[in-house]
Amino acid sequence: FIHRKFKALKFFTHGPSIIQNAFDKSRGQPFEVHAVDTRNVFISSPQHIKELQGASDSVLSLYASARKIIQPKYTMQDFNWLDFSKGGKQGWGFLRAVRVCLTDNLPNILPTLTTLVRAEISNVLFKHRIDNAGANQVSLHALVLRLVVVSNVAAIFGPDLAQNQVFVKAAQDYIEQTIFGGEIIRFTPSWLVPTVAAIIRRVFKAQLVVYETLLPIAEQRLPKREIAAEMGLEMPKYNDCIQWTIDSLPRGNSLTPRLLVHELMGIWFGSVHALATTITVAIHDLCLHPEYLDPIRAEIASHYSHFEHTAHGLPLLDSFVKESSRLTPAETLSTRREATGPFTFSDGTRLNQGDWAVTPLLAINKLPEYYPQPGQFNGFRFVSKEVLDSINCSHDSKNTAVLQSEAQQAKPSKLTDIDPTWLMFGIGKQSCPGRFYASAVMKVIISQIVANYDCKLVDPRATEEVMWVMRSAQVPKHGVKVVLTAMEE
Ligand code: HEM
Repeated sequence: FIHRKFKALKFFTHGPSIIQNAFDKSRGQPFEVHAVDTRNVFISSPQHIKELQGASDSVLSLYASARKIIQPKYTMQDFNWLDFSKGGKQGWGFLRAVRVCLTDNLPNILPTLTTLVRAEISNVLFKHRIDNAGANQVSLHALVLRLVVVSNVAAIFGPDLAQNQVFVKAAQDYIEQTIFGGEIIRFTPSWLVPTVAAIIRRVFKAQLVVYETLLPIAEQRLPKREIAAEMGLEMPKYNDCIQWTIDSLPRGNSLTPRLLVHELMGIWFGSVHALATTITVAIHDLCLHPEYLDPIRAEIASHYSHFEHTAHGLPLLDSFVKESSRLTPAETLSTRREATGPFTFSDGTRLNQGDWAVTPLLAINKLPEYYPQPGQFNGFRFVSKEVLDSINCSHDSKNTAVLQSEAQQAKPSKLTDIDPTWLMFGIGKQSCPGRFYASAVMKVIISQIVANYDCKLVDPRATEEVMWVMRSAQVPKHGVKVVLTAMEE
């Protein structure tokens, strides 16, 4: 018993290596890994993944596992996720807002995000130099996190709130406080939870700032929808997820302003960290593999404008980010589903109530049958042959030839494509609805850094060495610094 408890505690700091070792031993068969409060049953074969995908949320529940991570009762003012697990109508609005409206509106918002990101990079570098007596080394992850937070505030809550510094800071702190608060609750014995939760609520104030800023906006916009519908009037147009969530509600839906704000806080919670980690890791990898810079810069110079107005294109950058996150993903497991009762896969693998069915994302990403030369970083492995043949590293034909001879995938693919071999964004009907936005924002932020700055790591080290681990997640260390030098126009 003590040995098992010790191993479960070790998962907190060594999750990725524990999963990889267990995967290697299991040779493709299901295996279990215990965390402090969960038994994780890992499945990886296409057949098992199909069965997981086919199970309804009332049997294998994404929301139940999300509840365990976030502990919304204590960290989100008792946000009632139960309605979602019953397929309730509240969740419908926000999923459509993110999956359909945000994706469809990318061509409208990407030019604004480009301007915002470019200005924010200059602001951060300027402020950093003033605060640090001219020092020009900045934390890469802190810079990227800031750019992601500002972009996401604009896309989810509207560009006006992206200018509200108190709100932007609270929105960022809210996520960290929720993760931290959730972890404290998960480690607390159940009889002590109410006391600890009361302390957490008193100390972690960011959720209140976010909630109290958003509530008046929801109170103002929700009734307008009803009035406009009754009178046959056109609604004022806002390009943000607040409005799209309202617009996506079925007629007569009685969503209250309070619930609307909670749904928005739910979207917000999932929108920042994986995105910031993916971008940080990609820029880190670009610094370590400068041979890719020339063709990526050339692609940005000739195709960014098309991308910005269509949200499509930049295949070289897309492939580079995909390769970077294949080898160093923000999360090393995917598709968390909590069993709401006993569940048995077709081969007899059994979950008890409360167990999680999960997939070993990173271990799958390193399978040689899915990825030729899986340990090698081949930045352009996912592009089509035509795109690969078109690259041209100016002044360095040898580099062009080397990049063109790298091992390729049998079929080209995009970062946002989903199948049992690529689970970064989950799979099936509950796959990430924000992935098209996420992929576009990655391209905005990386392009604005790479095209306008020369970026050098102060202490170049392998990417996996500059990550710290929390359970199965990998987070870039804040101490990793870069020097950004503006390039001549
Ligand atoms: C690199 C960035 C991101 C990664 C790796 C990621 C990954 C994921 C994964 C793995 C899931 C669960 C799918 C499953 O278990 O099958 C998920 C769900 C979700 N993601 Fe993302 N995500 C990212 C960015 C975003 C962004 C930017 C947004 C919002 C704009 C977002 C909104 C959501 C939402 C709302 C869900 C829940 C879906 C549901 O309720 O069915 N994600 N994401």
